[in-house]
Amino acid sequence: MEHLTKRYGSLLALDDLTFHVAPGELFGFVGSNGAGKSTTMRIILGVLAADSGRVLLGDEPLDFSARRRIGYMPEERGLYPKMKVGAQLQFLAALHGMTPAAARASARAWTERLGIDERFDDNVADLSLGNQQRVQLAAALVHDPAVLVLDEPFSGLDPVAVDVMSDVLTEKAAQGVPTIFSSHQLDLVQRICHRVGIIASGRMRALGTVDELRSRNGSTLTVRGDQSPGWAQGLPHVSETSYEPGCTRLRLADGADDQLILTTALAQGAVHEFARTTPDLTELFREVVSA
Ligand SMILES: Nc1ncnc2c1ncn2[C@@H]1O[C@H](COP(=O)(O)OP(=O)(O)OP(=O)(O)O)[C@@H](O)[C@H]1O
Repeated sequence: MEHLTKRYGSLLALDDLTFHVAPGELFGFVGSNGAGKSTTMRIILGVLAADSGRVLLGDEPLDFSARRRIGYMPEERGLYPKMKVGAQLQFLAALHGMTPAAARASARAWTERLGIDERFDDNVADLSLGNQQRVQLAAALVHDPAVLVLDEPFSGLDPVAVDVMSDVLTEKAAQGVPTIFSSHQLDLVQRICHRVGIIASGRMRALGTVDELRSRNGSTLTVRGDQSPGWAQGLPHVSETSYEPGCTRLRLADGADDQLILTTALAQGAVHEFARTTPDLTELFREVVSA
């Protein structure tokens, strides 16, 4: 995706958005409600046109036939409620050019993999919402896509279904399929994604591996002990973020010397706990979005 811009009337929904997802990569796309994630995904699919910018697959602009090779899970789930699960999947596979036999085999294989094979002959509308979502994932996968684009695939799933979905996405990415999904479940994104993009008001505010993003704002050091207020003042690359009797929290930038901090703390009183943590994706998200 390069320099995507999209306006809805006077609203600038995407503002010069650029990012790449490599083969083999699981990319987590996160942002507040209305940030522009679904708009971006619809543009990738070609169901919505960008005002400017382009979507490339490898070095080639995505044309109609390349777009047929994308597996897509739309935010507004798009299944036929009165059609049977298996028939629906076979129909979608056939639409993508599979022979009837290959379509049937693929529909069977994916319903088994996703734990819904017993519902093969049931109407989609008779399944629970979580199981409908599994069918929706099967619909995105049934034609053996070269790229996966999934809009909030984890929303509304129970923990077992979350695990199944995570495993499938991890597996597809490992097979070389560039996989992008949006989610508000940041702990999950942090756990399974190789790279993450944080979008706010249509702009990409942070982009990188989870470790890169987590380390870019330094780390936090919690010191529990008998120090007086301001004890860490003047230590290089250290800023005090909070003090209360018995507990100080410090923000450490690159180059901060933890041993110097410890000896300084000990010179003031006992130290009962000395713990360094890097911000998790949720904290980082809050900082990036509120900046
Ligand atoms: N068809 C439309 N017409 C007008 N405005 C739209 C349309 N679709 C989206 N928008 C607006 O564009 C902005 C981006 O919406 P989008 O659905 O891409 O956000 P999102 O990041 O997917 O949000 P969410 O997490 O809530 O799904 C929002 O302000 C939304 O109201």
